[in-house]
Amino acid sequence: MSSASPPFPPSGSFLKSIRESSQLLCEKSNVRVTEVAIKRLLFSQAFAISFKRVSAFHGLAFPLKFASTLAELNLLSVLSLLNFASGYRIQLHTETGRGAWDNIRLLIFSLFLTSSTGGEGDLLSARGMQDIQEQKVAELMRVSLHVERPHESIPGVTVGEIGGPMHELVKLITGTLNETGLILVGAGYPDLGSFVLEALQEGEKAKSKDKIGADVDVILEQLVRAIPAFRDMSVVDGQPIYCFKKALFLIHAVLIRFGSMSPPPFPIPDTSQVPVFTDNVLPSLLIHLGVIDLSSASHGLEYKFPDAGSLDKLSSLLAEASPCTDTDNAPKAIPPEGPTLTVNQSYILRAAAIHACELIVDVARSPDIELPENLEWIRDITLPLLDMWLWSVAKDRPDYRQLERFALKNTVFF
Ligand SMILES: Nc1nc2c(c(CN[C@H]3C=C[C@H](O)[C@@H]3O)cn2[C@@H]2O[C@H](COP(=O)(O)O)[C@@H](O)[C@H]2O)c(=O)[nH]1
Repeated sequence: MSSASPPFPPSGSFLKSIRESSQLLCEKSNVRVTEVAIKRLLFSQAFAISFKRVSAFHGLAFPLKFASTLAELNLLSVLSLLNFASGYRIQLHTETGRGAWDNIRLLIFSLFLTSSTGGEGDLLSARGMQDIQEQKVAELMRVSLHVERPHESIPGVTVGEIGGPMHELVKLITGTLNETGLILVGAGYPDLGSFVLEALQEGEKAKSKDKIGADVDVILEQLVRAIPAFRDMSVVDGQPIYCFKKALFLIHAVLIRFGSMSPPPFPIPDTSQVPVFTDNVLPSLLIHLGVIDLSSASHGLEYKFPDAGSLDKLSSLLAEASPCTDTDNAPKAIPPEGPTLTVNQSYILRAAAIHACELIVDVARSPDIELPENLEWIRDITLPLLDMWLWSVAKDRPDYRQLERFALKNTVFF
C-alpha cells in the first residue's frame, strides 16, 4: 500500500495521538457527528435490547491444547497481527463461505495444528514465520492461487494462471509473516508472543493511578515501533492520522483472554479507555445507524453510502429486531458488495469511527443526560465494549447483515 508515513507520535502520547488525529481529520474532512444523532442511537430499542448481550460475546477462547500460556499468548499475537483481509470479504465468502475474521482464525488454527502434528517445525515460531511460503499459506487457508480464464485461441477451453484476489491476499499474509519473523529472529526472540510478553512487562512498570492507560501506551509504542504490520498510520492532506487497530486489538485480547485468570499469567493491561479498533465494519455501521454523517464530507465521501441515514431507514434499523438464530455451519449467503474506497477515504472514515465512539461514550457518561432506571447501565459503557457491540451486532441481525461495508484491498491493517 503506498501512502505517506508520518513520524511516530511522541513517546507517552500514542493513545492521545490516535484520539486527536482522528478528531482533526474528521473536522478537516467535514465529517459530522452530532449529539442528537448519538442520543438517537443510545436511546434506541436496537441499542438498549442488544448491547449487554452482544457486547459480552467474544471469540477468543480457542478449543486448542496449548503447551503453555505463553504458547497461547503467541497464537493470540499472530492472530492479531493477521487480523486484516476485510477488503477481500466478498471474494472470501464466494470461495470459502466465510468472512475475513473466520478465515484468518482458520488459518491460525491450521498453523497451530500443523505445527504440533507435522514434521514441518513450528510455523508459529519466529523462524517458521520467516520461512513460510505462499503455497503453504494458500493450502492452509484452502484457497486457490489460480484464476481461470478462457484460452486465447481454443474456444471452450479455460486455462488456470496464478493471480486474482486470493493470490493478492495470500501474498499480503505471507509477506506479513515473513517480515515479522525476520525482525523477531534478528532481535533474538523465539516468537511474537515472547516479544509481546516483554512489552506487557514494560507496560506494567509504567502503570499509574493518575494516568489510566499509561501501560497501554508503552505496550502500543513497542509493538508499533518494532513491527511494520502494526504501523497503521498515514498522512491525509498533510495531516497525520494514527489508528493502530491491530495493536490495540491485541492488547485488549490479552485482557479478554487472560484477565480473569487468578493469578494472571502475564501483566494485564488496563484497556478500559483505549480507542476503538477501527476497521471497515465500525465506520460503515455508524454511517448506517446515522451517527456518522457524510452529507457534507469532502473527498467524494458524501456519495459513497447513498442510501444510508435516511429517517425511513433509521427508524427500522434503530427499532428492535429478533436476534438471528442460524448459528449452524452452513455457508452464509454472499453479503452485498459495499463501496470500494481509496486509502485516504478509508483513513477518514476509520478516523470518524474512532472519534464518534469517543463522543458516544462521552454522551453516555454525561451527567446532563437523564436515564430511566432500567437504562442506568448506559453510563458504564466503555470503548472496548462499544467496539464489540458494533462489530458483533453487524452480524447479529439479518437486516444489519445486509448493510454495505466499505472495502479497501491491498492493506494489512484492517
Ligand atoms: N473493530 C473490530 N474489528 C474486528 C474485530 C474482529 C474480531 N472480532 C472477534 C474477536 C473478539 C470480538 O469479540 C469478536 O468475536 C475482526 N475485526 C475486523 O473485522 C474485519 C471484517 O471481518 P468479517 O466481518 O469477518 O469479514 C476484519 O478484517 C477485521 O479487521 C473486532 O472485534 N473489532
